[in-house]
Amino acid sequence: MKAYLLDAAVARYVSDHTTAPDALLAALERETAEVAGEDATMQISFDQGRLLTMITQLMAPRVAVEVGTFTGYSSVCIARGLSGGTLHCFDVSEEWTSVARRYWHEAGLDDRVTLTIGPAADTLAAFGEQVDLAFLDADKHNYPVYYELLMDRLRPGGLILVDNTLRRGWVADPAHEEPETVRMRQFNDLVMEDPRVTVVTLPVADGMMLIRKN
Ligand SMILES: C[S@@+](CC[C@H](N)C(=O)[O-])C[C@H]1O[C@@H](n2cnc3c(N)ncnc32)[C@H](O)[C@@H]1O
Repeated sequence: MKAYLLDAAVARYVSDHTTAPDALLAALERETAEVAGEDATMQISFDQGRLLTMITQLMAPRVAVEVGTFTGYSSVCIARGLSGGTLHCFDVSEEWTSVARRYWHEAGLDDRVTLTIGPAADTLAAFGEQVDLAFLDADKHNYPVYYELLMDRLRPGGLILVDNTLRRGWVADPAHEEPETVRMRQFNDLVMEDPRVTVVTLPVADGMMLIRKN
């Protein structure tokens, strides 16, 4: 389990007390490790997946959006939590999302998921529907752009979930000045200063920010 912010014993305990992935998600995790090598770390962790399903069940969105689909783990978790709505996925990679498409099909989710290929700044800008729930997990330097595009489309009471906001905890350590960490710190501060939202930062996996539009 990806638990950068917990010591090993606590991470094991959390893992042991979170419902394990089913066979389909376990197979997707294995296949991603085989085809993506080091890039497989881009996949969300299974506890985060369980959380995404649960939040989706609680929110019951009509329109959910995912920016950054990769091989499909998070999209399967979100789509499985839907009760009648649609998940709209955005990614630039035909290659990675071809794996996702296969798993959507195997999971019986074809009728609940759409995929648009292209830079998300463009495809999101062209997206005309009001959004109830969004999961943001793509190129981090564009998070401020995606955030504004999503806020324009989010209904009051809607939720944006943002992954990797703690960057292994480095955002909290001023000694970490690498550009990616500085940019994430700036993004986190930008959200915190936005009077339109209420924010919770969870130390799950690599850090996930829950942003509710007031
Ligand atoms: C961290 S991975 C997403 C992991 C995925 N949520 C999961 O659980 O498996 C990031 C994804 O963002 C996509 N991406 C990168 N730049 C993008 C852009 N400009 N527009 C849309 N997607 C982009 C990549 O192709 C990659 O699949």
